[in-house]
Amino acid sequence: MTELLTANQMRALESAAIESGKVTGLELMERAGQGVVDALCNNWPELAETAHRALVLCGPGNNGGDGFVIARLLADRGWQVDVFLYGKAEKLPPDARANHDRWIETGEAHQWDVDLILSGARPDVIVDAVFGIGLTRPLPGEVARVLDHHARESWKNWMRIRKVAVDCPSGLNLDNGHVPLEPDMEAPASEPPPGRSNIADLTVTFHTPKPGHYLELGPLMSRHLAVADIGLRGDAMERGIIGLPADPERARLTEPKHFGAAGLTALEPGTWPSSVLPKRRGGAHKYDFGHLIVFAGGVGRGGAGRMAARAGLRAGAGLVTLVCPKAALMENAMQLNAVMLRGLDDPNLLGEVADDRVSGFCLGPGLGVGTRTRALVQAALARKAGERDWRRPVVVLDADALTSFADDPETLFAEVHERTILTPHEGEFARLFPDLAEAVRGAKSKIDVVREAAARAGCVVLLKGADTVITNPEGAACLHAAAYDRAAPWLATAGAGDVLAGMIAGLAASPVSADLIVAAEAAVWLHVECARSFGPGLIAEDLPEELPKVLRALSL
Ligand SMILES: NC(=O)C1=CN([C@@H]2O[C@H](COP(=O)(O)OP(=O)(O)OC[C@H]3O[C@@H](n4cnc5c(N)ncnc54)[C@H](OP(=O)(O)O)[C@@H]3O)[C@@H](O)[C@H]2O)[C@@H](O)CC1
Ligand SMILES: [K+]
Repeated sequence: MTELLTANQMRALESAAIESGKVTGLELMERAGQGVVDALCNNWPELAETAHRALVLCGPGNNGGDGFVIARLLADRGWQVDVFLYGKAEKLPPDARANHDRWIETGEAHQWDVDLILSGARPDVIVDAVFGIGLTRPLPGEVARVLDHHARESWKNWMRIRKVAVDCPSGLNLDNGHVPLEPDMEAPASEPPPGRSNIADLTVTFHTPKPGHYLELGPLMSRHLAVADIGLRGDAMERGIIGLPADPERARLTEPKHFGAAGLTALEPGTWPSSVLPKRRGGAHKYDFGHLIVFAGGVGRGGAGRMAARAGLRAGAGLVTLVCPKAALMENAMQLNAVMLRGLDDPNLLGEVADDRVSGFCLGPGLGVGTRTRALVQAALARKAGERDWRRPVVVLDADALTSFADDPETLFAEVHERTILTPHEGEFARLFPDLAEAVRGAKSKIDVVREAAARAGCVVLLKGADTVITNPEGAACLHAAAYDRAAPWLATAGAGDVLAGMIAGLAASPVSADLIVAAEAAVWLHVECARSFGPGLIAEDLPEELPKVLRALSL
């Protein structure tokens, strides 16, 4: 697990380190520049071997300061380096100014001029050091024109020019993954608006990744992400972030890797996610792992519920029962074996199919939108802890279970309890939280918005997508990104969300399951891992079948 720091949190960390006297701003800038050059050489060893030509584009703040360090270090390696500054040298902040002055002792820093830059000598590497965490408004047009990936076409062999972004591709907001645009700047859908086409080949950030590297446009624009250690890591960073409830002030990235004092390490078997998955020990009983009830739709609409049920069973629930309208019993009986089956027409009679040992409910996939679904949701939410159990059954609400409350989300929020998980996709989220969905489209961070949603609903909210955000009412937030080396494009397939709901419910229904947010996090990670393990050609039914292989690889 890795903590993600916002721009303010990063600045606070930097200031604290400088104030403590352990390091100066200049030293941090030197390490940052060195980190970029090291990452560049690691990523493209052929560039490390001989001298090449670099175009270093510096901005008016400390990101530009990093650029001057990089220019100097490359020149020291024998490279030819052309430097352009967007802004005035005398207005640079002190550390950036110092590195500018050091650079012009031996080189030149030209004033920004689009035509001059694009008609200059062809670079092998473009260094984008224009804006980093200090971006406060949309990218100026004259910067966008140079950074747009089409700008490279002005040189021969432009496909072989590599662009390295310092901290982020300039224009990307690292708190939220958006690229702010001028209000009148929306371009036709066929051509990306300025700033959004500043696509890097490699992005090197410092100390720890930022939310914007993983949210929204971040992965698309950053392409490959490297994290340079600039010596800010201390013991505090490593405390309490593996498998424990997240810090309400910060978000964490859900991944089985860890940025700690020793740098990036892969977690060993026995640590996350194995550490948060229910253990199967000899002598255990199926009820030790919970009894999950998944509700399915009527005749001809049972597929989504069946997939969720199978996913719940594979994920670890000891027993899973599919409950469907009686008319659909025959259809489901023909398709199910390990999953048990019961018929229920009247939601008020839930007690007839669910005894005290039921530890989880999953409602939504294929259930249909309407009063019956509402009644089923309300009946499941009303269940109390059984006599033998100390906590009430977990309730996972997905798809139609959420949309059934689109006209009246407050009724749903009044009835959910702390053992409820809402798992909307963006459309369903917008139906329950229209104002918050609007805020995500604006400038707010998806993490903050989903935090607000969890506080409003009073339960865990998981907004799914390539960037999935999971929050609880206490403010804990986790971000899981199917991006970079964990991209899983095959997951964009019908029914994948139904399977995810089942996996979450299957893990959370275990009487010994971890904190809900932790169980949800593990389920989302496993879901993507199954897709990656299966690969192209994946359909939703394949996901639960891939789980044993993925779990085996975790040495469970
Ligand atoms: N923190 C750390 O630990 C470390 C940080 N380091 C490095 O510092 C970087 C952060 O530096 P930073 O704070 O100076 O911000 P930066 O991104 O250079 O931009 C600020 C300048 O841009 C301007 N400006 C903004 N938007 C604009 C726009 N659209 N159009 C025009 N102007 C715009 C803004 O002007 P203003 O908004 O004030 O008018 C201000 O002048 C960070 O990303 C990393 O690379 C490393 O050295 C090591 C340790
Ligand atoms: K940059």
